[in-house]
Amino acid sequence: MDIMLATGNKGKVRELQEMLIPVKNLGRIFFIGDFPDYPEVEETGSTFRENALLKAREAAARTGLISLADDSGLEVDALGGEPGVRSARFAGEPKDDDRNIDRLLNLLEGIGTERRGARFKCCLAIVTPDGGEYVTEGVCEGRILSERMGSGGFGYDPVFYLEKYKKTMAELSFEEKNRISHRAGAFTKAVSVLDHLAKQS
Ligand SMILES: O=c1[nH]c(=O)c2ncn([C@@H]3O[C@H](COP(=O)(O)OP(=O)(O)OP(=O)(O)O)[C@@H](O)[C@H]3O)c2[nH]1
Ligand SMILES: [Mg+2]
Repeated sequence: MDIMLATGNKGKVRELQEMLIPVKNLGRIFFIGDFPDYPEVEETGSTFRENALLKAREAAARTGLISLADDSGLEVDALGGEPGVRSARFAGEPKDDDRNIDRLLNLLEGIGTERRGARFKCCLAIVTPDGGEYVTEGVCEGRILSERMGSGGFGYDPVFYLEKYKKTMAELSFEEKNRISHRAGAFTKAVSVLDHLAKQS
């Protein structure tokens, strides 16, 4: 079974590719770069679920392949759940991880440790060319530090601290992040869907 990974985010591509390795009967993985003039899908939904479905539906319609899209982001308690679905563009256009972190740290300046709770959420949508739709979700709880630590991962990883590991997400190894992240949580639930689709194809 071939599959289309419908994301323009290189960090996500690396992580999802790694997670796909153990999936049985997987054929070729296609990427946005394999399709010239692939459009940037406007994320007009108000939830991760809606946006993940928008991206996966567009990919399935364009490529005729079983398509997997990820919509994810960071929810910060002290900001009422922001940046949420706006995580990628929190500091405006063009999207920029470094400026997003600067904006987040500025907004949280002076806020104490106990009020810096946050979580990463990930919605994975799998859409088949004949209209089948499957969505899974993963969550990872943590808190926002007041400075960056570590250089792994992407996005807000350098300021996202995991109490249990006493490390930021950017200080975990690639393998560790891929075992415990919100994306890993959503992906684990999607494996049975992929196995089921592979058997049908
Ligand atoms: O530190 C992080 N570690 C992660 O593991 C992670 N996952 C998501 N995010 C943030 O949320 C945005 C997603 O927005 P998003 O789902 O629209 O993706 P995107 O626009 O980057 O690519 P695409 O998949 O839409 O093409 C990203 O840009 C990041 O800012 C993360 N930050
Ligand atoms: Mg996006």
